[in-house]
Amino acid sequence: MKQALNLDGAFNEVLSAAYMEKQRMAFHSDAEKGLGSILASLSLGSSAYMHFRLHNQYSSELADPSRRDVLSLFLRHGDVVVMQGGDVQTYYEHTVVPLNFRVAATARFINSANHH
Ligand SMILES: O=C(O)CCC(=O)C(=O)O
Repeated sequence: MKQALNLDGAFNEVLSAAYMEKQRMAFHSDAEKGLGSILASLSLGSSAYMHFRLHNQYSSELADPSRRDVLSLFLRHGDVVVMQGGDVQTYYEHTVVPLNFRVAATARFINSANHH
């Protein structure tokens, strides 16, 4: 993935997630301490929807909550989603809703100085 994206040295870990039928990943941000600001996630198996929405604290003035939704992607087997830049995690959260059995492999950079 590093070579395909021309991101030499950007990743040092792969986190995998397996979704059984009817499982999904709830809205969250990948903003843990020590996590690098670029993530690349490979989709395998069943297709999935990935939705991004504004964090509540940045959208309190929006009268209609559905206006927090900003982006929906349809991910197919072999697709790679790249999230780059800390602001993506600061201002937005995302959820993944697979249609059936699915595996995701997410390449990340973990700064070991933050591991105790
Ligand atoms: O299942 C995916 O494609 C991505 C999973 C995810 O949201 C994450 O690893 O933060």
